[in-house]
Amino acid sequence: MKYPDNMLAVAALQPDYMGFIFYDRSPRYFEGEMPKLPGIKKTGVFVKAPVNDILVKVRQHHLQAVQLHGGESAEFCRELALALSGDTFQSKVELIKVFSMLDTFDFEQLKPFEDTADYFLFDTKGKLPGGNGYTFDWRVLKNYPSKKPFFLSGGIGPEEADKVLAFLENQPDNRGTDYCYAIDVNSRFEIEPGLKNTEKLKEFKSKISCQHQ
Ligand SMILES: O=C(O)c1ccccc1N[C@@H]1O[C@H](COP(=O)(O)O)[C@@H](O)[C@H]1O
Repeated sequence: MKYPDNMLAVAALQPDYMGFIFYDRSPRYFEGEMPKLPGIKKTGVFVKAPVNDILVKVRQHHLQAVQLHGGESAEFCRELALALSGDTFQSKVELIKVFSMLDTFDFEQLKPFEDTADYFLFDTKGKLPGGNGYTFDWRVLKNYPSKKPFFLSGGIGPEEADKVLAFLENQPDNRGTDYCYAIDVNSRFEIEPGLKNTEKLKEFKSKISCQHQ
């Protein structure tokens, strides 16, 4: 999100999380003030930012989640998790670790992050660190070996509603949706970078929430 009025309009749809890109090469780069967004976890999205820069943004905007979108190492995550667990923050700050997916993925890569990440997020590998706007083959996640809940991301647009529902209904081993914890949408719901189409979001959310309980 980039524009306060648009944030408030989207907040009325009661998403669980709202993302703010703190990566200055993105057209969605966020620099302003955030309005109060009660009940929504404000999430800072970072690409290879130093720990201290992340801490400054967390304090400044009272972020409740940090999304690491730049291939950050396990050692970096450990250092950041330690810093975020200090008692100087208003509430717990969740750590979401992003992995870029193609049609195959070596799930061994998740292991070093099991102890520090609260959630994994699977995005599509592309030219940009994120916001590429196209999906990966979600069948790769049939082999998901972890018990950690994950965000499904990468190019999910209004046309993907049925596919998302099918994905949620067909988790392997009848595990239900315990592991797919959230659906993350971005560029495919935009009028321009950072400006979300609330009507399309509303329709998508109601389609997914009604049909999937
Ligand atoms: O959107 C961006 O500009 C961006 C820049 C740098 C890192 C992440 C970014 N976006 C995140 O990418 C995923 C997927 O987005 P999309 O649906 O493919 O557009 C999402 O988490 C965005 O927050």
